[in-house]
Amino acid sequence: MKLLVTGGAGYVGSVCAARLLEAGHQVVVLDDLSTGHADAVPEGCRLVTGDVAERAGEVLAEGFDGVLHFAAKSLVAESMRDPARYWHGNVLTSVRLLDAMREHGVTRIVFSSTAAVYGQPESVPITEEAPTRPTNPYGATKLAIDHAITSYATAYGLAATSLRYFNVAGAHDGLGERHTVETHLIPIVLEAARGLREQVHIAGDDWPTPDGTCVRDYIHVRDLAEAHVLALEKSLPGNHRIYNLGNGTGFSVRQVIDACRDVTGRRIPAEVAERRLGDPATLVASSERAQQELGWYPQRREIEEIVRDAWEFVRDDRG
Ligand SMILES: NC(=O)c1ccc[n+]([C@@H]2O[C@H](COP(=O)([O-])OP(=O)(O)OC[C@H]3O[C@@H](n4cnc5c(N)ncnc54)[C@H](O)[C@@H]3O)[C@@H](O)[C@H]2O)c1
Ligand SMILES: O=c1ccn([C@@H]2O[C@H](COP(=O)(O)OP(=O)(O)O[C@H]3O[C@H](CO)[C@H](O)[C@H](O)[C@H]3O)[C@@H](O)[C@H]2O)c(=O)[nH]1
Repeated sequence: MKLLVTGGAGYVGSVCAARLLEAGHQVVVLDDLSTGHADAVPEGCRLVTGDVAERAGEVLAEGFDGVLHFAAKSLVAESMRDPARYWHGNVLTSVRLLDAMREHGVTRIVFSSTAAVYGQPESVPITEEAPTRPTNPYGATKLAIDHAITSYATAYGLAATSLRYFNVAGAHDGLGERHTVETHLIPIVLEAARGLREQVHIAGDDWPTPDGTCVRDYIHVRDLAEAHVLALEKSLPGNHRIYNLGNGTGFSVRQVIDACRDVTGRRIPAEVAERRLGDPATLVASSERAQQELGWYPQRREIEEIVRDAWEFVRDDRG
């Protein structure tokens, strides 16, 4: 297939673009490089530098079989301070993309949704039937896009899939996480391991969890890429399918820090700090639907393996 990958210069998009090439697809990346890096675009992909909202129509006019839509603003705290940036950058941009797809007869889409659409869960593991009550504008904009995709799929025959990622981590084949503003736990802990931060701040140790620190479901970015290939191949016209993607196993903040100490052999100072506003205590995915319908099984489930790959990526000072 000839595929457009929006956000393919970013963390998840670049790893997925590489996997799509490997699967024999032809890939064009559209990215404005706002948080991505031109050198992350895998060799063999053509990079078009620009905003999806402005350039998607002109690019799709070339003729494409499908779109994988990763491009987004995705900082929770920033979305609380500046929601307009998220309603414009995520929702309006995505609606423009959907319209451009309609105009140019592109019928397949795989969209990067998020666990943030669920907000505080009533129970874990979280299934796709769980109530969607996002607690921040980032999650709300992703949910709005999911709704837009459902109605476009039903009315205009799109073959659509939303993949709701839990905590993406790890690296693959020289592609990994290198955000200028880093909020994610594993890269932050590895910065401390490299001496780039004095210590890790543990966001609260009085949560209702076994060791008092928050529990999350870390999913290896390469396993995530595999799900995109399957979703693309198995999508059906007129259908919008939604899948949660996680390991199904939770690790606490302390367990992650310990894994980083084991893998790096470094001391990594950590101190308990305030809780982070809006954090749920525990987020763990049920990925049963993805397993049954896509035949997707995460292969890299050990936290040590996920951390080892992330460490290998940042150790060479690429971060
Ligand atoms: N990383 C995670 O843990 C996680 C979890 C859940 C969902 N997601 C979603 O996955 C997707 C990818 O996340 P990531 O961590 O790789 O982020 P990222 O910031 O590394 O990648 C996003 C890419 O999109 C580009 N971009 C942003 N807005 C654009 C626009 N309007 N036009 C063109 N390019 C634009 C950026 O330059 C960047 O290269 C996002 O949609 C995010 O919301 C990520
Ligand atoms: O310096 C830090 C950074 C994080 N944490 C903790 O580590 C856990 C993981 O935090 P991340 O920021 O890595 O990830 P989140 O679980 O907050 O975020 C993820 O889940 C969100 C939904 O809640 C969104 O989907 C978001 O895109 C996705 O990365 C949280 O308990 C957080 O409080 C710390 O203790 N110290």
